[in-house]
Amino acid sequence: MTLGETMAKHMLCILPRWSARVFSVELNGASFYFGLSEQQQNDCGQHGDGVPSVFSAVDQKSHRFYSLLVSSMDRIQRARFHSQLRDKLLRDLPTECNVSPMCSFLPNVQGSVISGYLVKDSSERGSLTEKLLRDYAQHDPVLVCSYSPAEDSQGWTQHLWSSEEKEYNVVSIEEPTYHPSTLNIINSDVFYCVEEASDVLKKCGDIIPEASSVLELLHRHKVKSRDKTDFPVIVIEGLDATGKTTLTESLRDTLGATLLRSPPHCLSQWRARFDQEPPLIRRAFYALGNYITAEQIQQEAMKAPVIVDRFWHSTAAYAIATAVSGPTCNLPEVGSELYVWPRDLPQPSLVILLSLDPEERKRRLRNRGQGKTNEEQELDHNQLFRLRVEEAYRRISGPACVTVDASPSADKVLQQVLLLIRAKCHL
Ligand SMILES: Nc1ncnc2c1ncn2[C@@H]1O[C@H](COP(=O)(O)OP(=O)(O)OP(=O)(O)O)[C@@H](O)[C@H]1O
Ligand SMILES: Nc1nc2c(ncn2[C@H]2C[C@H](O)[C@@H](COP(=O)(O)OP(=O)(O)O)O2)c(=O)[nH]1
Repeated sequence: MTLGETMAKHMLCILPRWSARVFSVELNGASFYFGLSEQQQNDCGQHGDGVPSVFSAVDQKSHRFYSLLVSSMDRIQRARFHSQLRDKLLRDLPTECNVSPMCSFLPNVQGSVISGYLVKDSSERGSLTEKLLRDYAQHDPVLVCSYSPAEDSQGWTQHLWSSEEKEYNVVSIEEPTYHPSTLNIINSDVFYCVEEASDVLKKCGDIIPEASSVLELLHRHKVKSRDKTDFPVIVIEGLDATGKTTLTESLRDTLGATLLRSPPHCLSQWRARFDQEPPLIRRAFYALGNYITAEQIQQEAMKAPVIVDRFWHSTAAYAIATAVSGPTCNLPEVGSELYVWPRDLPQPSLVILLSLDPEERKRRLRNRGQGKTNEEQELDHNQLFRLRVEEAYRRISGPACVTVDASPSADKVLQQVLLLIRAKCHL
């Protein structure tokens, strides 16, 4: 029995423990799976909060209800619900329960992913688990969970259940061209135009008051022209502690340049607030930061060369590397549209990517003694994530990064970068 079948078997034996029946619903050709308890099957109708309660899933009506469930929550609600649900499950379920992310998807169809969780209950208190999940189902949308193989399993199989027989047959599908985690990136993890990112923050106004302040600042810093600037714009990219701050400040002094950064200083007061939000909202915040920085670049590059500490490469690389799980082979392939610079964001003259041996980077982080962002902590203990970030940086086009070894002394790195700037930007 493949890992997939083992998991599905577990799923079956778990789901009926809290749900009398397991259903698959065909929605736009994708198979979505969920289980409902006897009581839940009788519950229908809308909650006061506009979120449909869990419903019976045996007749045609439920299919409409199910699709209503998916569409009734706008993506802001769904993103926040999804990030809060995991914490609630981990808080309230018996400790023996394992909660792992699961998703349903239309193979190779952008935007088709529905994220949910698989609850594996190995406790002897199935009734407690069942009661908790029923309670959730009364107040929150049903836990959507389907089966997709763990990262290291061989092959992709989806299991179709027929609720009557409670049997399942393995329906093998050819391995999707795109890893499901790459299907929801466009304008959800990475934003390719200012309107899409603004739209997310506009919808957050009632739950995140700071969103209106960010939009107000964006309005005041609209990128006016796409004309070529009189002076070059050089972006310095790289993981934390690769030496960006040291290098950008030396370049500013050596070239008499203006030093900018993204997110811009005017957003610093709200950054920690948005870092707490789910990826959809957080990435929209960073995306808008790039557009505000872009307007400042346009202004300053009419007067002097401009050095920028992080810009769109950081935003896209961290977002893609966070959205995609597993090894770098799961990343969108080289040349994918996901790596293409936004058409409405002015491009810099040169992007330098500082690369550094992981151990040296950790040494510099330690010596610096500053705290680390969650992502940097993730980079530390999750080598796969670090490799995905570094590879995503390298795959971004328009302009592509020029990699510079940041291990020599600060002065040698500066000299190396000055040579590159003079060659590429004729400074
Ligand atoms: N070329 C270098 N050789 C040795 N040490 C360096 C070099 N460049 C920077 N450092 C030291 O490494 C530490 C991190 O440098 P710096 O703060 O410039 O990195 P950074 O990329 O800006 O980090 P962050 O992105 O977190 O701000 C600092 O203590 C700095 O003095
Ligand atoms: N600047 C920037 N940082 C981002 C973005 N998306 C994620 N991050 C993460 C990467 C790092 O962990 C951290 C960078 O914070 P920062 O203060 O810009 O880094 P630093 O260069 O000052 O160390 O935030 C992003 O879009 N821009």
